[in-house]
Amino acid sequence: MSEKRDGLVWSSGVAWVVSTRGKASNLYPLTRGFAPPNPNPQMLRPVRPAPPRAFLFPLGRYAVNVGYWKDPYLDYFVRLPKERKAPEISRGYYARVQGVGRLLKAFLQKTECNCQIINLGAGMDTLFWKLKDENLLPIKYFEVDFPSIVTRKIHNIKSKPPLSKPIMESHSGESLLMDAHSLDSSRYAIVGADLRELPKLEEKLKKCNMDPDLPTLLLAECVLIYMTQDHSANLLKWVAGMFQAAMFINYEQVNMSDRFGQIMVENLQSRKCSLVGVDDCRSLDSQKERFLQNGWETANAIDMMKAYNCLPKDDVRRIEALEFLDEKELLEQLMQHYCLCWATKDSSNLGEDMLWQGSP
Ligand SMILES: C[S@@+](CC[C@H](N)C(=O)[O-])C[C@H]1O[C@@H](n2cnc3c(N)ncnc32)[C@H](O)[C@@H]1O
Repeated sequence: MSEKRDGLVWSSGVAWVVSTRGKASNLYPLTRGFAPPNPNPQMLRPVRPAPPRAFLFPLGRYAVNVGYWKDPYLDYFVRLPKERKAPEISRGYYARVQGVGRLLKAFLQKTECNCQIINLGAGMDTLFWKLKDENLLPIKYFEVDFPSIVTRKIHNIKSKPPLSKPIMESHSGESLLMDAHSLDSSRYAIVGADLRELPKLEEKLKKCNMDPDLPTLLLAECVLIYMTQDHSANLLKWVAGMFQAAMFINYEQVNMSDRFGQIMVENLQSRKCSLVGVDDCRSLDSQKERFLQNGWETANAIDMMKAYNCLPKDDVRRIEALEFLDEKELLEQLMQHYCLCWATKDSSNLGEDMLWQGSP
């Protein structure tokens, strides 16, 4: 890790932004493992996102180990990174997990869990298992990702009883359906599909009993930026047209046209890895606008600094005591480049209650 100027380096399969405003050790994860070290141009083509291994990296595994939040399942999907992560990074993950969790729980409460959740580009996400433990499972929980990722996830599920048992326990009726690229049980389904190929995606989800009449929560965390504006617009339009009542939570980069954001983008481009959806990540307004232009009735967006400042003070005090952070400014800079955006359809039933509670 020799670069000390503003720039980007590869380490542990993650692109990191180096800022001269802090110490050389203050590195920001640009994405959650979009590309491997020594990137192979074949893997970094803008149209096809990176191969499975590249996406499996951090997922906040280090932060969980230090105690920022609990996730007993992450261990079964992601190995603990060998090197220490900067506290800014762990606090960023914490803000994201808490922020998304807060919106998600508001939706589950509002619908009394009579709903479905579709996690788009879910990767190795463990939300299904955590909701089961909290007795908050929706009627059905779906995950979608590329077939290669799904195959890997299914392998983990099959080979690790703490992952397979909750699926079996929540399953009723006929035998559970499973092949290399999909698994379909009563409460959990994982589908190998490309989010840019909507007719096939729809067919596969319907085969797993996706119900257009149920209130539906769509979740996309660090996913849309890897799709062109047209592809993500089509996806948002498809969702808005498919479900009577829906909420979409999107977590990803924002403020990508300021200096810091541009450095992130330029450095990736110089390595032939373009974030093809970055134009929608220009600002909070551009994040909201794409929902409003594609069939959604309400859209809200906040940067992660705002989200962090709205989290319960006692828990924030707890996590801030876990690791010493000497430069708050660096944390703010990082948090201002990620956002939470949520949009609703059928706002008479869902919308206004989903406002960010506790906004200053
Ligand atoms: C950076 S990872 C985020 C994973 C997960 N959402 C999380 O936050 O841990 C992006 C994920 O989106 C998936 N993805 C990107 N484009 C996709 C597409 N067109 N179709 C299906 N999955 C896609 C990738 O395979 C990857 O698992």
